[in-house]
Amino acid sequence: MTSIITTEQLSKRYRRTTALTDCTLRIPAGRIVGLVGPNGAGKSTLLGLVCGLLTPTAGSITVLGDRPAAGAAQLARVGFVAQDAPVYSRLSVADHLRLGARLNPRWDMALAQRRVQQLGFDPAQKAGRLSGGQRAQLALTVAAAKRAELLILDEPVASLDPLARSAFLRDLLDFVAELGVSVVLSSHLLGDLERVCDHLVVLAASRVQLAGDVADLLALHYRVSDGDALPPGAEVIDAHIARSTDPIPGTDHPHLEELGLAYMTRALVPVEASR
Ligand SMILES: Nc1ncnc2c1ncn2[C@@H]1O[C@H](COP(=O)(O)OP(=O)(O)OP(=O)(O)O)[C@@H](O)[C@H]1O
Repeated sequence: MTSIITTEQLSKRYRRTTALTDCTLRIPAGRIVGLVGPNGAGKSTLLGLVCGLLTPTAGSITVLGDRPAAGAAQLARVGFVAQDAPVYSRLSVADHLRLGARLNPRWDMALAQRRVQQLGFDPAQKAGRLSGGQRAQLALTVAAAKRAELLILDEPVASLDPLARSAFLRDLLDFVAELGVSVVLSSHLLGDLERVCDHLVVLAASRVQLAGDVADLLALHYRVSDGDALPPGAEVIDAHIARSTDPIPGTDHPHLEELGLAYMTRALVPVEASR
């Protein structure tokens, strides 16, 4: 299976802070990947390494079969939207599209204009006058029209209200299907991404705690309580969730949000304290 992102023992230190430790991942192509973890877990650091904005302290990383940001061709294949949906506040919506066309060799003006129209934007409107949700949509439009093969979105919905969040994620799903692009999007809250992601990476305390296709991960985990008899080889993740390749009779599978939370809790709180 083709991987879009492969990391091997990837680590990143900033002076005295270890932001990412021994991160080994294989992310298959064609997925919408939810990268989830609490504040300071290392999400932005990992995304910065994927985009080539940061260099590793140790280990290796390959993105779309090459070194991140290896050259102009590689840069054109990856679209990145940093936290807080950066747009140029003094430029109009139309200016953003013109700028996109000048900077990106594979720019799809028809797609950009169609999305601007669907969103009901006035092309002459200055980006600084758009709402937070509209700015996020504009940044997403610019990233999508770049016709990248991989879209990296760092906390794209963090500053949006629930309605804008829902609209943003619905639009994302629409054009991911249309463009056949792979997406990695980060959030503190798995609940934000649960509806859209089909691959999950949980980061906490600078380490990958859990990674895999959502369907596989859910099938491997069970909601348990104190009295449940666990099969040999089952692993207790927290007071309510166990991992087992054999079924655990009388139990059901957790929701994705519960699962992510169990792994984050295990990483951050000693097992005894979580019981
Ligand atoms: N430029 C930097 N210099 C020093 N330390 C940094 C730098 N950037 C990040 N860090 C530290 O690295 C760790 C991981 O930060 P990172 O921003 O990657 O986490 P995050 O999961 O994206 O957090 P958040 O959800 O709060 O944005 C944190 O302890 C942070 O303080």
